Order: sequence, then structure tokens, then C-alpha cells
Amino acid sequence: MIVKICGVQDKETALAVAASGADFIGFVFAESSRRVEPEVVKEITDSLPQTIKKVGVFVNESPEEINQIAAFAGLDMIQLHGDETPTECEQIDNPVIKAFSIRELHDLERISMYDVAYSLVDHPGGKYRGGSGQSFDWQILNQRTPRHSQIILAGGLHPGNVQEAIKTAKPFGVDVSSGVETGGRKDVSKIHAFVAQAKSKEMKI
Ligand SMILES: O=C(O)c1ccccc1NCC(=O)[C@H](O)[C@H](O)COP(=O)(O)O
Repeated sequence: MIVKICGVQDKETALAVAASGADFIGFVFAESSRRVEPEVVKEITDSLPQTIKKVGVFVNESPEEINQIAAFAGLDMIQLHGDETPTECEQIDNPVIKAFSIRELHDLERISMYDVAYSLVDHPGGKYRGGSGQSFDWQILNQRTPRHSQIILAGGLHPGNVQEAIKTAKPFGVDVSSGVETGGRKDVSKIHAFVAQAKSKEMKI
């Protein structure tokens, strides 16, 4: 099970994420309370091991701007959370994770229009285009398996529900931001608990 911890803003937390065994770490460059500047992300990525993939999260930014920031900040992958088209995704130099808002079954149909590395299925969001801490009905993924098999499940996950989410939706990976925070800041003990639950061979549910 691939695990992505998103919305990291400082080096200390990033090193704790790497030590937790997470596979991907996310940095939000879009409008958000978790937004970080490229200079800060560069300092963080320089200090991380190569084994953890560094993901930049963008919303409706131009491919040219994204490619420049990715090269400068040492990003391995790009996550697109806005209204980016399949053509725009193809103009990104790094592998792409395209995010899709899921309300109902037919929302899954758009996934097969995109030739991307991973598809992240998420709650439609609140104030920003992601990271709302709200989940959608995971049973939707059970009703029709999208043609694209590299599905990352996101939205309202936390250490206490991630095993049930995995059992229900059978994703390739899981992603979390709010569910590993306390008082709006990343909480290292919750990060460790989330990764351990998600990667546990013995599901307790
Ligand atoms: O996290 C944000 O603030 C954010 C803002 C704008 C676009 C995307 C954002 N986050 C992307 C993520 O990958 C989140 O981890 C994902 O939406 C799940 O968030 P949560 O429900 O808080 O676990």
C-alpha cells in the first residue's frame, strides 16, 4: 500500500514523514493554509532521502510555471487539483497525479480520459480545492472499478478509519492531510499511526 502524507511545511516534519515509512510527501503550492514557497520546499527536499517521492500540489497553474518550480524545488511528481485538461497534464515534465472530485458514480468516468501515473479520488473540497478533511462514499469505488487501476484514495482519512477505507475501496494507495494534524499542524505521532495502519498486513476490520 502506497502512503502519501500531504501538506508538509517544514523540514522537521518532513524528516519525520520520511522516517515513518511513507512513500510520497506532498507540498502545497496552491492557495491554502498549507501553502509553502518553492525556496522552503527546495531546502526540505535537499534534506530528504531519494527513496521518498516529493510531490508538488498545484491548482490551475500553467504547465510552464509548474515545470520551472518542479526543477527548482526538486520535485519528483506533480499533483493537479484543479480543472487541468488531459493535454495540460501531458505538458508536465514529471509523472502526474490527477485529482478527481467524487460525488457520485458517474464522476469516475472522467478518470479514463487522463493518461497519468496515478488518479487521486477525493472529496470535492471546501474553502480550497483539497485538504478539507471530508470523505466521500467509498462504496462508489466498489461499484465500478475505474479503468485506471492506479487509484489513490483521499479525503477525510485518519488513523482510525484508513483500514476500513482500504477494505472498502481497495485502492492502490492512500493520501492524508487533515487526519494527521492536531490544531492545524502536522502531528508526528498521528503520521506514524496512519502509516502503520495503512501498511499493516493484518487488517483489524
Ligand atoms: O491540503 C490542502 O490544503 C490543499 C489545498 C488545495 C489543493 C489541494 C490540497 N491538498 C491535496 C491533498 O493531497 C490532500 O491530502 C487531500 O485533498 C486530502 O486531504 P484531507 O481530507 O485533509 O486528508
